[in-house]
Amino acid sequence: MYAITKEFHFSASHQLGALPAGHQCARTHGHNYLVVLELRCDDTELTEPGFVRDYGELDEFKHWLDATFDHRHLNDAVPGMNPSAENLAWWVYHQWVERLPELSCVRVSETPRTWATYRGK
Ligand SMILES: Nc1nc2c(c(=O)[nH]1)N=C([C@H](O)[C@H](O)COP(=O)(O)OP(=O)(O)OP(=O)(O)O)CN2
Ligand SMILES: [Zn+2]
Repeated sequence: MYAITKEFHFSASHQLGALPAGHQCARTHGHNYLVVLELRCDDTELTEPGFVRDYGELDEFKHWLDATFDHRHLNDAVPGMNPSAENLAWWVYHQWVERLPELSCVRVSETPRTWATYRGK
């Protein structure tokens, strides 16, 4: 099994619902988010150059991430979803797994010490 990862970033605001009264994250606030995609393939599935997939082919994801999330309010960017890091990782995975069939995992960081991971396979 091979795995590659590539990191992307965006800045956005959000407000989390369903939290106890007075929770700091119920207020509108912002983060410099990091998003990591992990793509996997079996030992026999590397492409001719020896890639799981060319990192450069992930430029389309970068453009989508910027257009969808960068300098936006995440509650508006994905209506109906409470924009926790976990929910964002799940949502991004399901938006992209058809276009990137090797996609195995999406990780989202809101702060230098926190990561949420959604593993699809
Ligand atoms: N499991 C999750 N917990 C929290 C999430 C989340 O998405 N998933 N999100 C938040 C807030 O949006 C924000 O990320 C605050 O994180 P937190 O680490 O609690 O805040 P601080 O940076 O202020 O941490 P300190 O350790 O107090 O410095 C909250 N929880
Ligand atoms: Zn937050």
